[in-house]
Amino acid sequence: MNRIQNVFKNRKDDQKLMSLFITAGYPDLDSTVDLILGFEENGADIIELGMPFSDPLADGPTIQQSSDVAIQNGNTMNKIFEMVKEVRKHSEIPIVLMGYMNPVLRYGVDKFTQNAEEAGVDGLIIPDIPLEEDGIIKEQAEKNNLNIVHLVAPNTSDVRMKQADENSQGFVYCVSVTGVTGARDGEEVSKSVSRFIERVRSNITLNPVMVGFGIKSHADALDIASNADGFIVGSALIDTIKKHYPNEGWQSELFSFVHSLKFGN
Ligand SMILES: O=P(O)(O)OC[C@@H](O)[C@@H](O)c1c[nH]c2ccccc12
Repeated sequence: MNRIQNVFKNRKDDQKLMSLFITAGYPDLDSTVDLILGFEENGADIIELGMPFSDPLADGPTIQQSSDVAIQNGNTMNKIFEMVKEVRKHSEIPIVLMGYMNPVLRYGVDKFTQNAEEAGVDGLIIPDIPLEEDGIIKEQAEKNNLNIVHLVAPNTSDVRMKQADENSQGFVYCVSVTGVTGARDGEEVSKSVSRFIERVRSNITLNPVMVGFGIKSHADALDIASNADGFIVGSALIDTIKKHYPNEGWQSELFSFVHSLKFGN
């Protein structure tokens, strides 16, 4: 059992797990490790660490821009592995690398999966691998104890939801709305999402279910994830960093936002 499975096993029924997305190397290379540790201290249960890429087709403007900044900062795959190693000196929080297949292919699938496991990565989310093609990395991921998390969205058919469940380990990522990442009006998301999650629950029975896209407050999280095992937040964190960085105290502003996302205050 790896760290992701462990965290779901230890979840209490009334508790929603919180997974936080941050782009590695944003807003600067030196902050990423501190941000991950501070997120954990303030209630994060899982970290999604974004591998910046020049052509992030599923991402909205906020995360795209953070990706551009991280690339300008000189971030590389090897630096990301170093960051994870550094986190592992202090923490056992599950870390899922999130990114696109192209940089992984360029790095080499064997080398990537080996180095990821060696650094202390627990899973992978690669939104541009279709279910049918996850063979491109599945075997190597398994060999290196990396969970593969597939995504489902409101336009995913029942049959494909079942396939995504069978092909995933750790959890299944439910994209609450069709479209790109980004903070949206909470009410807009929640209207359509409860029926979607009902359908998810009847098709996805092997894995826990995490829901993301458009969550920017504790109230949004409770509402959108009411029938899920937990929720995922990305853009709202990046927006908070953008607002305060590099002013003095930008990290504590961010951490108190993280605390409020989880606990409501
Ligand atoms: O940003 P949001 O709306 O809070 O949603 C999380 C999302 O950004 C994060 O999980 C993510 C970043 N890049 C992605 C690409 C595809 C799916 C999901 C993601």
